[in-house]
Amino acid sequence: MVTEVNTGTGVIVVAAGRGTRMGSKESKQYLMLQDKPIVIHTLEVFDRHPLITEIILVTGAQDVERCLSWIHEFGMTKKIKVIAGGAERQHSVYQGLLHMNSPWVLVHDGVRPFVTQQQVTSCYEAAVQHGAAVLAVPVKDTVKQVDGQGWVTATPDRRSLWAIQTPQAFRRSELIQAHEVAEEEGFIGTDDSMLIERLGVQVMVVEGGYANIKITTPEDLDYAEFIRMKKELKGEGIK
Ligand SMILES: Nc1ccn([C@@H]2O[C@H](COP(=O)(O)OP(=O)(O)OP(=O)(O)O)[C@@H](O)[C@H]2O)c(=O)n1
Ligand SMILES: C[C@](O)(CO)[C@H](O)COP(=O)(O)O
Repeated sequence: MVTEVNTGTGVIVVAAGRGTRMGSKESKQYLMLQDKPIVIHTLEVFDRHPLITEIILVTGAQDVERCLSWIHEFGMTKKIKVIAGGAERQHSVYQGLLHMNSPWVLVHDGVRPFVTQQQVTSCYEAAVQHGAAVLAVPVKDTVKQVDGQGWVTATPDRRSLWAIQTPQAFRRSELIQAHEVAEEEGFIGTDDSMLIERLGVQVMVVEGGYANIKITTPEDLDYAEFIRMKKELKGEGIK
């Protein structure tokens, strides 16, 4: 339940990566899934979401124009700002923050097109209630810690392990501070929660879904097609 008066919620969709692990000529966020580039499917979730009042898409500088033209072509209803990102994901998020006005901000990977409207709502509501929230799923495998020579050094209790997803939701002012402290200290994190945690802010985990995959390597593309087909069969379209 939302306990704080809200005057707007923005989302930063980061899509300025090179997709090294995908290894495709085209950056993975622009590969076609069904009839649209992956990043357009992702944007549509937020474009249709009633809580989202501000959308900032962060792309490579060379991709701003084609993204604007897709946004027009696919008939997005909200005004979406498209800006250029930075060398690391973290830098791209920070660029987005500099263009954001809303007091609450969600950060989402452009290559997670299967996030649902309900997951976005749950993450946002948990952030407003608890201060910061991330979507995640319980880890299904047994996870081992392994040293540089390949020896197992520990087996953490799986019950405390969650695989972190996006969106992640924060107070904008706090996230800006977290990014600026990280930058000053030369710290690069793989998600925004890590930066917020370093400020001592507690982050609530909200159960996401196993289908909210990040399209990272080629086999994820096959799985993405499969998820899309299953959703279509269930009459859910891509969402
Ligand atoms: N400098 C960067 C790096 C990443 N991202 C975005 O962050 C999201 C998650 O990152 P990841 O899957 O690691 O994407 P890439 O960095 O593109 O992939 P890789 O690490 O394989 O190069 C992606 O939507 C990606 O476009 C970004 O906006 N700016
Ligand atoms: C933010 C993220 O998607 C959460 O799982 C992830 O940390 C991105 O990290 P990657 O190392 O760029 O895949």
